[in-house]
Amino acid sequence: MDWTELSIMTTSEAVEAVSNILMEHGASGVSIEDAKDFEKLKPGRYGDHGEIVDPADLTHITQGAVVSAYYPNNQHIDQEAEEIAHKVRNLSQFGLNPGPAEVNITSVVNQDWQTAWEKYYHPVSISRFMTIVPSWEDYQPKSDQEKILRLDPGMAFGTGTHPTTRLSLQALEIVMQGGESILDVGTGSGVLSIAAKLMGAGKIHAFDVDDIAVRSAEKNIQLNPAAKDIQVSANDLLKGIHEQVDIVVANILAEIIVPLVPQAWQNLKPQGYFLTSGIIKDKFETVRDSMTQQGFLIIETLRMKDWYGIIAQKPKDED
Ligand SMILES: C[S@@+](CC[C@H](N)C(=O)[O-])C[C@H]1O[C@@H](n2cnc3c(N)ncnc32)[C@H](O)[C@@H]1O
Repeated sequence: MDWTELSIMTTSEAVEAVSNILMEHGASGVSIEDAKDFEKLKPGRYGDHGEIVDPADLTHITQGAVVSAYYPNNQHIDQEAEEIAHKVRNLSQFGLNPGPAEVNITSVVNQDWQTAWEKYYHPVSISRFMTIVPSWEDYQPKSDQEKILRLDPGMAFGTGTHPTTRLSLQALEIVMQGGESILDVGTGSGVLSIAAKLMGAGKIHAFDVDDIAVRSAEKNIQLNPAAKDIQVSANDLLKGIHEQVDIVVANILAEIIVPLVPQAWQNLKPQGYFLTSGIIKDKFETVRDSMTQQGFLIIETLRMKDWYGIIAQKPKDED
């Protein structure tokens, strides 16, 4: 289906009122770019769904705000543009500064969204033995040993290229020998679970709090026949999960790893490994200390750019 994008240049204070106007005109949702939000962004921060945001990678507006909505072409929203602009200008009567209240209309071909994304995502070799290949790409392994992980991350986090994912994959390669049972917390696209399966893992249960991620992981598991017995569930960390496993792996931001530490302890067998990543430099000590206070042994610390990963182990005897 083809769409019309209608965007309005306004001010931060009028964003909500402008969004309401667009909803009144039939938008089912709006997207907001507010220069004020970008001022607050710090490198390495996580967004609402755990995605990592690097302001340097984002093109963004430097003043005011833009509110946009998509309308199906057959709604002919262009015929309502002047009425919408008028309502936005009228916000001044309610004490809100509407800003320039300029309305822009652009045609969006649905197909473009997919191809725009595909343009930047190509096969990536993530270790000596594993290559992540976008689901739409033809690719021939270069040797018998090369394992292929097929992925369509869609809107979920985890193309395999981010340092935090790479650190988790390295940690798995370091500790795994084959046959391990694994809990993957914050699975995103499912990349770590599928990779672990290709490395010879046994039973894997993956969790994510975000339904989009759960659906994306399920879809990616279908793309990799060797991984088809991975179980995926929507869950907040390991709340209510009482499986005893050999490995708990979690690439989530530090603030979320800390409450996960006692849960991982409960779910790990003696000598089981707790592999964490997604820890920005400033938070490394907090996470490490919470692990040692719980009783974990720190086996190895991994680092890539400003990101840290920790390989921790539950000792043989708990006392
Ligand atoms: C940085 S991504 C990691 C994705 C993938 N595992 C990887 O390594 O590329 C973090 C994921 O954790 C999920 N997440 C955040 N908070 C969570 C929670 N409380 N419980 C479960 N998953 C959570 C997010 O939805 C997101 O998919």
